[in-house]
Amino acid sequence: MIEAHALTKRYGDKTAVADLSFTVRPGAVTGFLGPNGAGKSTTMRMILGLDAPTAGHVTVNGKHYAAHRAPLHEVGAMLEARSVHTGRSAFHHLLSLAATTGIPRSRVEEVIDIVGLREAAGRRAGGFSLGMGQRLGIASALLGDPATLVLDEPVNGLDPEGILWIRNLLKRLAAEGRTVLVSSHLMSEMALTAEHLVVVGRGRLIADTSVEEFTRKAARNSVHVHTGETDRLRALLAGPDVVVTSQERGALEVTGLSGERIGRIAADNGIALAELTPRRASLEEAFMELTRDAVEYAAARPVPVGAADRNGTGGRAA
Ligand SMILES: Nc1ncnc2c1ncn2[C@@H]1O[C@H](COP(=O)(O)OP(=O)(O)OP(=O)(O)O)[C@@H](O)[C@H]1O
Repeated sequence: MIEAHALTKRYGDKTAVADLSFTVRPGAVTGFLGPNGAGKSTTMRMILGLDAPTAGHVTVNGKHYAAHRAPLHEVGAMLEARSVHTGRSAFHHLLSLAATTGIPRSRVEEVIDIVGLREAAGRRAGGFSLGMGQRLGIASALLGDPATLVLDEPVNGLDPEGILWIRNLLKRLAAEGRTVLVSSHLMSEMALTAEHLVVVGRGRLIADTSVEEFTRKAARNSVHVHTGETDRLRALLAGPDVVVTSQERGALEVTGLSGERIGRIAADNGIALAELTPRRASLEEAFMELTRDAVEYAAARPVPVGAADRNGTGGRAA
């Protein structure tokens, strides 16, 4: 269990994490989500005692990371900057890590099999691809057979097979009763991997909820309607929670009413419909909407790509 209490981190006058409180429970994968610069890595470093909070505190299984007698057995971690610049083989890299903490060679063999690096174990780890490096990072995190795992963007650089593999591995580790905190900026990936979500933006908590709840609340659904009588239908659909917009001639985008209800209203009033299509906002769209104000480096306005704005006219002819 990871418990953050009013965690705050400031670098000079930059607040990276602000008054952040959340609990990560065992037995489920918890996705730690937020746009770039939201404070995810900073929070993870504080969980692992690599950065000291300016205020507040965070515990792992009731104690600060550094207060654990054998931290590697308590918490396994993989942070984003994890390149292994080593001429050693993956096997010897893991063996030397194990040796410093009294972990037996048999456990090294075990983790190599868990992460599927058996064939590459004898190769120089410094020459690994990003995906293999991720597997090696996860192997290191698992060495101490820890009850808690903290992984920063573990799917970065993985191919679809690798992504599926890590998704299943994380679920299995959680099903074994471990606490698993995984950061990502990809909502769609977390929706498939995590059961619980902690969402941050500009260092602040935006949501601490189950994936199911987040999906239900955040995904706004609309219905696309095609008809020759848009004006009449629009008037008939009007209601306090109904929003009707029109982007193209003969088409309406309706939120607040089901397709079935719209079809019934149209039929009752003799309006022929050429199309009635329910549209579900993707989780990615919902997540972006939720964190829109929290994106650190959002473009203020669209900038034409490749169209050099030499005369200050925003790319348009003067
Ligand atoms: N050592 C530091 N000194 C100054 N500012 C920092 C430092 N570390 C992080 N920051 C700032 O704190 C904010 C949060 O950064 P952090 O890396 O924790 O975000 P993140 O959510 O992990 O982002 P990303 O997804 O891009 O890794 C950013 O504005 C970042 O520039």
